[in-house]
Amino acid sequence: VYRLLQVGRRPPNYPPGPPTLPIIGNLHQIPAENGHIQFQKWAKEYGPVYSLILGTKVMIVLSSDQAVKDLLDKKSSLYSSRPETYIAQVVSGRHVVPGGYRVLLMQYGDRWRMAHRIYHSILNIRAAKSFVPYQDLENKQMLNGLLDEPDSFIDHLRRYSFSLTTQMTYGWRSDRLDNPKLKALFYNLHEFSKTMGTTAAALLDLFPPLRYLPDFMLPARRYAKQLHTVEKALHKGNWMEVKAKLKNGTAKPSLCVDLAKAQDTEGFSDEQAGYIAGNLLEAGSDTTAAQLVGFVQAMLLYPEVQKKAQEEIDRVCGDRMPDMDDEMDLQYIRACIKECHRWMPTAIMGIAHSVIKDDEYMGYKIPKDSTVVLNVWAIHMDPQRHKNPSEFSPCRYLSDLTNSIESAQSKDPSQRDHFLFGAGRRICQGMHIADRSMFLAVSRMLWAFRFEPAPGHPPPDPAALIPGMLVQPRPFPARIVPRSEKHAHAVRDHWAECRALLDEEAQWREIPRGMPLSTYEPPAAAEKEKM
Ligand code: HEM
Repeated sequence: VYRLLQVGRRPPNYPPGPPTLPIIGNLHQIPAENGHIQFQKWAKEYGPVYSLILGTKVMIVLSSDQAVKDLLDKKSSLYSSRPETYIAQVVSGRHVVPGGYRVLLMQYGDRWRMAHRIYHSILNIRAAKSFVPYQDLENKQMLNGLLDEPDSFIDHLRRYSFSLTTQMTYGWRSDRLDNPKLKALFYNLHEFSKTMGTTAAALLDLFPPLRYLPDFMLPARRYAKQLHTVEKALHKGNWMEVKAKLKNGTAKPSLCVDLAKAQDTEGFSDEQAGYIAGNLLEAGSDTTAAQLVGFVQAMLLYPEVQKKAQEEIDRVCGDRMPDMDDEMDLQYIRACIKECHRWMPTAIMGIAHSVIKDDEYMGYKIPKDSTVVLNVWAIHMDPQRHKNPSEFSPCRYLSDLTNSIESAQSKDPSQRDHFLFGAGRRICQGMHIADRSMFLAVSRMLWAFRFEPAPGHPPPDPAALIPGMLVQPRPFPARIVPRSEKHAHAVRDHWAECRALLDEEAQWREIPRGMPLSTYEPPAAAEKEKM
């Protein structure tokens, strides 16, 4: 009974936090939606490092740039695991693979390192640069879509990032958003996120004895198992299809080329290979699209920013559509992108890390296996870091010439632009790709179109978000019109030129020159032995 009564209590040497109740600790204070607002309030009250006691588990929340640097970056060998999530990892394949198949939620260890190395082969800076022709073509289809169906702008932004990622992952374009394979995959993913977010899932994480209950008493677990079966089949199916094409020599360059090499040398199942590929698709597509929806919202709410941005583009590019070579001459556009990432971050509370050993910080104990949250929103909205933080003001970044990775590596954390991409060893590997996709989209959309609030509708509310681990603005109407007939013609002409490069199935007739066929290096023999 004594031990049970200790559950939910905060030991005195832990970081401070809101008062707890026996057994549940702070569980009753975690809001079901818009958690970032409450987490920001607690940061103001309890400081840069605070703790929440959630039943049997501890959550440490880092709400200052310095704390993120000191722990997630400098002690990354301790802080790069992920918390155990029963529904996402244990139910989804832990009986086969420790920690489950999902790379994004995988615990730190050899299997994660292997996936990380395979991703690196396609996401490193050299490989990333060679994907610009893919980004260019998808971008031009997106601009043409905005011309034809401006009301469906969110769909066009999503297709843009999906199609880029399906090419990088599997080698095929996705020229339509209603591609049934993609629809099934994303339906399943959203259902899974929902199931992960249920109270039943939280209780199973926090009170492990409940896991002994039979399935009929745990409908959330039963449903998660069904979803996992469907998902595994989808991921494996997509992988097997490319694997067969690799064998008969018809596959296009993609992550799967390296994945097949890695499978030969490192020996893992087709299920795991399917997840490594499928997880890249999930990591790379919705995220970029969410940031672009945030950008459109900012343009409706801050017309003076839009005007300034267009003046810069007109000055530098005139009648010609911007391209990647213009990047360093369009500093205001670069600043707009950084400001979008700060002002409307889709990973609004990061993706939780976990610490693998007891540690100490600022005189407090950080216990082993704590969930460690990067409180992105509180840091982005800290008036000490950013004056008038709720205002969208690209001027804050006018003298910041870094790209995302350079900024993330700043020695002085107060100089880091934002924390959208996370920190430490789990930091986003797709930053080089995301930077380019964002630059092409933002500069060209502003070059070609005017963005205005839809007549008869109130301006969108930036606080209205679609909830989840990754948030984005709730859909809002917008009026998107070409800036002139000349701009509209140019958009059509560019897309017509691109279409000539595609076959009747809207796939590339010939792969653009310089695509990375394979850069994967098998691990050194000693390292392999450990695996
Ligand atoms: C603006 C767009 C993007 C955002 C906001 C974003 C955000 C994130 C975040 C927050 C993380 C986890 C960081 C952490 O744990 O501290 C992450 C990891 C990752 N992202 Fe991105 N990402 C974006 C684009 C991309 C793209 C385009 C790709 C690839 C095509 C990609 C691939 C990955 C991968 C492979 C990981 C590592 C997963 C792991 O080690 O657990 N991301 N991203």
